Amino acid sequence: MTEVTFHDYSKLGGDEKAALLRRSETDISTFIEKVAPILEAVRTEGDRAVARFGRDLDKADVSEDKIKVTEAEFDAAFKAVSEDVIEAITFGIENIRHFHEEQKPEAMWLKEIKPGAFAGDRFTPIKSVALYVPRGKGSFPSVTMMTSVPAVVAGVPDLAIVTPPAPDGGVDAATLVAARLAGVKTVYKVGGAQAVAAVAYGTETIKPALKIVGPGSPWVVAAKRSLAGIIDTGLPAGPSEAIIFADDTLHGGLAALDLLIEAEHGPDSSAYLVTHSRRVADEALAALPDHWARMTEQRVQFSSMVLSGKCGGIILTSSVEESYDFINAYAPEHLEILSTDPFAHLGHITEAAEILLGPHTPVSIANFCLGPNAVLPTSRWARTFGPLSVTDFVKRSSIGYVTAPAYPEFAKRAHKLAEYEGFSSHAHAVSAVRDTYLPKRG
Ligand SMILES: NC(=O)c1ccc[n+]([C@@H]2O[C@H](COP(=O)([O-])OP(=O)(O)OC[C@H]3O[C@@H](n4cnc5c(N)ncnc54)[C@H](O)[C@@H]3O)[C@@H](O)[C@H]2O)c1
Ligand SMILES: N[C@H](CO)Cc1c[nH]c[nH+]1
Ligand SMILES: [Zn+2]
Repeated sequence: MTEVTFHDYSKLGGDEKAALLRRSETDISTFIEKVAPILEAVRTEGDRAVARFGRDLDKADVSEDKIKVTEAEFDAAFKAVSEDVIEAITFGIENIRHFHEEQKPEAMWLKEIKPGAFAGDRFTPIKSVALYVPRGKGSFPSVTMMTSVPAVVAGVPDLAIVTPPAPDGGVDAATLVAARLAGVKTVYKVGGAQAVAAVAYGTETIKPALKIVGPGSPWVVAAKRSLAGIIDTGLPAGPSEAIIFADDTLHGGLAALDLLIEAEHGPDSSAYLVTHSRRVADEALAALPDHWARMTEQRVQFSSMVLSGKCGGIILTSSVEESYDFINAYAPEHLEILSTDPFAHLGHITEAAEILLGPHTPVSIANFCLGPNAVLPTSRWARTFGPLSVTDFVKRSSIGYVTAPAYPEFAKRAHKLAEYEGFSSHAHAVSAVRDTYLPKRG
């Protein structure tokens, strides 16, 4: 019988309240230490280290000549996956593509800042990006869809997926199906810290990339943090987490059902039901055993560890305002607003990476196929980062264009500021010296 952690929020002291904001990844210093030799081995030994870590850490039958997925493996994946799953992947990709096409910025905009002087932005795809698709405590064709589709919409020319191999040396079949349907042709069988190192440094087989995106376990998070000076590591997406916020308008059993969604990812996940309704909290507690009875043994084990531990459970607040305050301080990756009037609450919550409204929008639907991206910042990073998007796959260049008639007005001011800052060359470049070189007007 699992003892679910229960907090009567208004009775907690400051330190206890602060402790509720912690995630398993808040302190990953031990992982940082442990990944260091893995990163160094990949840097110096390349494919040899990749294959060795595949054997040692993934218990996978990988050799140096089998790191890249072949066309035959892609073809076999389509035969191994059922029609229904392929249909669900196709449905998801279509919605995710529609959503992300809306996000795609105009290739360029220019505005006339002053008469005859123009400024704007131009967006071009990043030349190479690696997509991390986890595998271990689950397989993730959905993460393949969520990372591949925006990258393809953005037009990244050189895309590669890195994902841990299974003991048979192969890649999860649905991941390969999703990759091909989304338009990604290159998949490497490498996961964990060694995958991040492989795309940061490059190996004989694996091309180096400018950026890596995608969620992962603390091994992946630690490797990304360690190599952030060598490769762009994008938004920080670690172990999954959710807050289910409920007012007093729905049954607590529904809140319990959805609380278990992200709690079942692994013992390192975080999941809270936050409510000011004692009735909802009691109904949720009472419903959990029934919900657990319908789950697989491994998922019961993971979710009960989360809900009875330091990063999960039920938080009973004394008012709806206190619930809002806690949620904004926590800045969850996923937030569900369980209410018959979710829009009444929406304006009060500013710190959450994904906000799902009402009883028909459970996290599962958004995880797999609604359209918005389910690769999201964890561990309070929702305070500064948003979900993975098309803009993560492009970079922005500013464009400026001053015409001859507009030039004198700008040169005068630039000259003044250059003198003040003490930059003589900057000043000369906009002085009368320049005029002697400029094409004569008229
Ligand atoms: N934030 C998001 O958007 C999002 C989305 C999906 C999943 N997730 C999270 O991603 C994570 C996926 O984790 P996972 O474990 O299933 O897959 P993973 O691919 O992230 O990690 C597995 C890899 O970790 C490495 N590893 C395992 N034990 C190790 C050890 N002792 N030493 C060194 N390396 C070791 C291995 O290389 C293995 O391939 C979960 O925490 C899940 O909650 C997050
Ligand atoms: N919950 C994950 C994002 O935090 C996404 C996912 C994929 N599969 C299951 N869940
Ligand atoms: Zn999930």
